[in-house]
Parts: sequence; C-alpha cells; structure tokens
Amino acid sequence: MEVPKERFPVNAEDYKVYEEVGEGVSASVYRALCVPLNKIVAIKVLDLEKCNNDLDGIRREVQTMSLINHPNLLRAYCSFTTGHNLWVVMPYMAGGSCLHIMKTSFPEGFEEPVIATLLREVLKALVYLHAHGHIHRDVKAGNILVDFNGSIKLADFGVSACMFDTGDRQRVRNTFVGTPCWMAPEVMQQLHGYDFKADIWSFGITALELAHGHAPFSKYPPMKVLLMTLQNAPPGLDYERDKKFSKSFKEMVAACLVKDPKKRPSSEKLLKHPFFKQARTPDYLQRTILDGLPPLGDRFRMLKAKEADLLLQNSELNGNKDHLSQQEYIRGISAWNFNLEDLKNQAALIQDYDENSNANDQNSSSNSKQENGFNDVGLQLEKPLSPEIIPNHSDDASHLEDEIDEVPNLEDSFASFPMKPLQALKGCFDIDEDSAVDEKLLDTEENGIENQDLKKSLQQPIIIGPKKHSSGSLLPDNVFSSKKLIGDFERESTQPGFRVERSYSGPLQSRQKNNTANSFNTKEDASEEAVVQRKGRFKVTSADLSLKAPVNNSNLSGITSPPASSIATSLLPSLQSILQHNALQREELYKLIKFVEQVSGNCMEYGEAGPNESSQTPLSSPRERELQSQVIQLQQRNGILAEQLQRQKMKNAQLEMKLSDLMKKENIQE
Ligand SMILES: Nc1ncnc2c1ncn2[C@@H]1O[C@H](COP(=O)(O)OP(=O)(O)OP(=O)(O)O)[C@@H](O)[C@H]1O
Repeated sequence: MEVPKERFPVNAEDYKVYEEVGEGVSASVYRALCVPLNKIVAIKVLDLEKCNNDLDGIRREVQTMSLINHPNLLRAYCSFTTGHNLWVVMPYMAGGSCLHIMKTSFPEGFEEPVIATLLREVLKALVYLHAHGHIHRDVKAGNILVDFNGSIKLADFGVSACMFDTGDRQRVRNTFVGTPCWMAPEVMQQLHGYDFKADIWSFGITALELAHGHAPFSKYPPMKVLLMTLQNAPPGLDYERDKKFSKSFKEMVAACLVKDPKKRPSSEKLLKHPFFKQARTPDYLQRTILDGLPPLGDRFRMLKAKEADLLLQNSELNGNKDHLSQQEYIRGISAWNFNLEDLKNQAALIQDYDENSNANDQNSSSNSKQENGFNDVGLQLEKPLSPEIIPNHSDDASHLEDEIDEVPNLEDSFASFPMKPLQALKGCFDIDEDSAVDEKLLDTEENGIENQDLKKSLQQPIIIGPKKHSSGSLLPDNVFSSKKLIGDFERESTQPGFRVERSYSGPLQSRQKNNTANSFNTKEDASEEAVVQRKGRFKVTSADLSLKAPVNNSNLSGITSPPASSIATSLLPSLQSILQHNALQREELYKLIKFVEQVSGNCMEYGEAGPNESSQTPLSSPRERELQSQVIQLQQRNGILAEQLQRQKMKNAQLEMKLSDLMKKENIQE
C-alpha cells in the first residue's frame, strides 16, 4: 500500500520560524517547525521584490525542486508567497553545507574517504538529474547539504537548466550562469553551447574544493578566474603536494577536468570509477565530520560574525562597498552572471595576459603527468609542464593562491586583489553604482568652478571614458542588519507580512509577467540605455572599447571575406561601445545644459538686481564678464556635443544596419 504523502500547508501561519541557518545571493534559509505536521523543516525565503530580474530562475528552481524525486536531491515540500516573499519549504539538513562544515572544522579540506563518500552521493544525484534532462550548473561544496545522520543532498537549482526545454528556457543554456571558479570552460566560452558535461567539470572542481578547503583560483577576481580557466591547463591534484591522496582520486579529478567536454565521462560512467569504491555509509560521515559540531544556527551566526568582521576590516581599510561584494564571491556565492560576449571581447583585448600563462600553468593540472587509469576517459593534455622546467612549483591551486603575488596581473588594479577587486572588473565592465556619477561635474555644480579649471576643461576635449556609475548598493543588505532574523520573539510583529497570497509550487509565470513589467517601468531602467545586461546584483554594460578598438567605418564596408558570424561578433562590442558612448555623451550634454542654465540663471539674478540694466548696460564687473564668456563657451561646447551626438547616432544606425544585414546573411547561411 502506498504511504500517503504528507501534505505541507501553504500557509505561513502554519509555520513557526526559528533561527537563520543559511544565506545565499537571493535568499535566506531558516529552520522552522511545520506546526500541523510537527515536523522541523527549512524555509528558503526569497524576496521577490529584489529578484525582479531573475524570476525565471526562481520559477525554474521551485519547479525543479518540486518535481524531482531522488534521495540525494533536495526537493521542495511546497512553496507559496507571503507578502513580497516566496517561501520554499524543504527538508531541514541539520549538518548544513559542506562549505559550512569545512569553514567550521576542516579549513584544509576533508580526508579522502570522506570526500569519496560525499562525492558518490552527489554523483548519484547528477546521474538522476542528467537522466531527466537537467543540468544542475552550480555543483559546489556550498550546495552539498548534510543531514544530521550523514545523508547527503545536492541543493540549489537556482541556475539549473532543462535540456529538453524549448523556447525561452532552452536559451538558458546559452547564458552564462554559475559561479566562476566552478564553471566549465565551455560554459564561459559558449561557442557551441554546453550540456550536462558542464556539471562534470564543476564536480571535479568541487572534488578539489573538498580536498583543499577551497576551490582553485578562489582568491582571484572573477575575470581572472575566467581567463585562467579558459587559457590554462585545467587544475588538478598535484602528485607532490597532494601526496596524501590516492592515485585513483587524482585520476578521477583529472578525468572530470578535461577541457573538451566530449572527453569527460558521463555521470553514470564516472560513478563506476574505482575512486568511489572507498565511499562509506552515511553514518561514517556522521562520525567523522558531524560529531561535535555546534547546532547549524550557532555555526551560521559565528561564521556570519566572522565574515562581518572581515568585511568591516576591508571596508574600513578602503571605505569601499565593492570589497563587500567581492567577499561574497570569495564565500562562494553564485550569481556572478555576466554578459558573455562582453567578457569574451574584453578577454580578447587583454593581450598581456598571455604573459601570465607560464605562471598560471603552475596551477595546471598534474593531469598531464597522470596515467589514465580510467578506461575510455580521454585526458586532454594541455600545456604540459615538465618538472625540470619548474622544479619547485607545485601544480596545486592552493599553492598558486599562496603565491598570488607571483602571478602577473591583468591590470594594476588586479594586483591589489582582494583589496580592489571590483575596480579591476570595472576596467572591463561598467559595474554601475548609484551614487558615483561624474564627480568632477558634481563638484563643479556644487562648489562653483574656478575659472582656470573651467577654461581648462573647456579647452581640452572632454574624454568620455568607459565608466559610468549608477545603481543599487553592492552591500549585501543583511550583513550588518538584523532585519532578516526572524525568531520566535519576532514572530508577532512579522506575522502580518506572512499573509498567504497564492501557491507558487507551480510555474511563476504570471507573477513574473507583473514583475517584469514593473522592472521595465523603473526609472533607473528607463535612463540607462547603455546597460547591456542586468544580472543578479550587477548590471553589466560593455566597456567603451573605442579607445582600444576604434570603429572604422571604411574598414567595415570593405569586409567581405570573413564568415558572417565572426564579423557580427567583432561588430557587437563596437556597437555596444558606441551605444554607451552615446549615452554618456547625452548625459554629459545634459549636465552641461544644466550648468549653463544655472550660470545663466545666476547672471539673470545678478542682472535683475539692477532693474532694466542688464541688457543695456555693458557688463562692468570682471566676474560678470567671466561668467558671460563661460556661458558662451559652454553654449559653443553644447553645440559641438550635440553635433557629435548626431554623428554618433548616424554611425550607430549604420552599424546597426550592417549588423542586421550580417545577421540575415548568417541566418541564410545556416
Ligand atoms: N534545507 C536546508 N537545510 C539547511 N541549510 C540549508 C538548506 N538549504 C539551504 N541551506 C543553507 O543556506 C545556504 C543558502 O541557500 P541556497 O544555496 O539555497 O541559497 P541561494 O541564494 O540559492 O545561494 P547561492 O546562490 O549562493 O547558492 C546554503 O548554502 C546552506 O548553507
């Protein structure tokens, strides 16, 4: 007889919410009691208002979580909205994530039998997911949850994709999601799309993470991680440094971390690898990694306090919110989603990175030195390094991280990582910040402008750089605030917000529509034409490439031979750059007009002080004359800028036409 499934209420009043036990980019997770069933559960609370741009992701996650049915996958009991939050009710995993456990008691990573036990369970989950057409896309220690009895569940389907999807969702496979350190090269590259083999790569990286306590390249800013992953040989376990690990472990990792996805084993095949023979039962995990651990909530609080301390130190040192955001990256949080085309084009422009290859190869896998004991699993030997050439260097990622200073930098700003990580990215992208509008101009407006300075700025051409900055805070809003803590004692006060509106166990489509509409209507959106893509907390725009890759119309018209796709690809950044340039010029123009108005206003006021005099009487004071000449100069500059803008618009239109022609050609060819 089939045991009837427990029916979890879709009503917030039926849950007693206790302490916070986890936190991600988009959500906080609480321990809670389902009162009618008298069962402890975990509730993931997502603020839908903050997820305007990622409702599709949420819908996907909830849908996947509700449909899956495998002991190694974290499924949702139910989900519903309450106020502007979405609650996802799921089994409570009292041990927390492997990342949390490592941070608390195994900073150097786990022993091999523990790793084998953990990974075998994860692999079983992947076999199931892949067989059902899903790519998880975010396999990492932070998403491997351990229950009180040592059983394992893979969590977080926030970025998972369904291979069988069509239309919009199919497109997901051509987007760039996940967490850079764990991300397969083909996901970054997107040349031919990617499939479930991307999870095998992340699985290999997770194996290294569990072995060392951190993922390879975890100290590097995302851009550098991307370049290293794309350009260097894969990371791996080192024969020297990782002596304590078995040959079969090294081989298993090497089998996963092959750049060519076709040469990676499927999850099913990998499960048969001899490495997993040493996997034990859950109670082994319970004894070895859970025993003596404080309750999850306490651990979470301690870790959070530690992180807050670190963040505070960083921000005190630099007074810069960017570091806080970078800290999240270091913590292994997902959602560093960038516009891939921008990234690729930017990466292509960073020539000097080639020089880094050698240094970075030190981090490359010892794959090249390994025998492949795992039949049929081809190893791609990339840039093999002979020990004679670099005798004293380990291949190990952690070693490389220890020697971070030895790695040549992409830009000076990278050198100071982790102190200046986002600035480094800003060199390549515009990561917009609300408040940081053109400071020079603001100063000018607010403080009045010295004549000399103004003259200078008027005489020199205004170089409109690639940076523009405006948007939301990068500060994780719950780092220093207690607003997310919902304990029993707070329940009374928070209860009104717990009103049930409707169940969201099913698709979130209608909700998404509304929110999307809202997001389109925001003032910010309307004013930011230059934004190419807004993902997670960042809006990524293409940087102004014009300085590095000037647009040459005559050249464009001469293009006949290269394939249409490559022309289109090479045109895109220029087009984006021009668009951005336009937007910036418009902004500049607007500011200048405002300034002129202000100055003219001042003049008027001044004139009005002596009625009927201003138009007839010659300007007598030097200040008056100065202002008058400034106004004239500004008006002239205005005119020039308007002209430039017009020209750029025309160029833009031409390029757009060319681009659409090329696209058409490309489509015809296909
Ligand atoms: N069912 C659960 N039981 C116990 N802890 C959990 C549970 N689900 C999640 N957590 C904890 O909460 C953290 C954040 O959850 P989750 O990963 O789902 O959020 P997220 O916003 O999707 O995060 P990210 O995008 O960074 O992976 C996890 O890393 C884990 O430590």
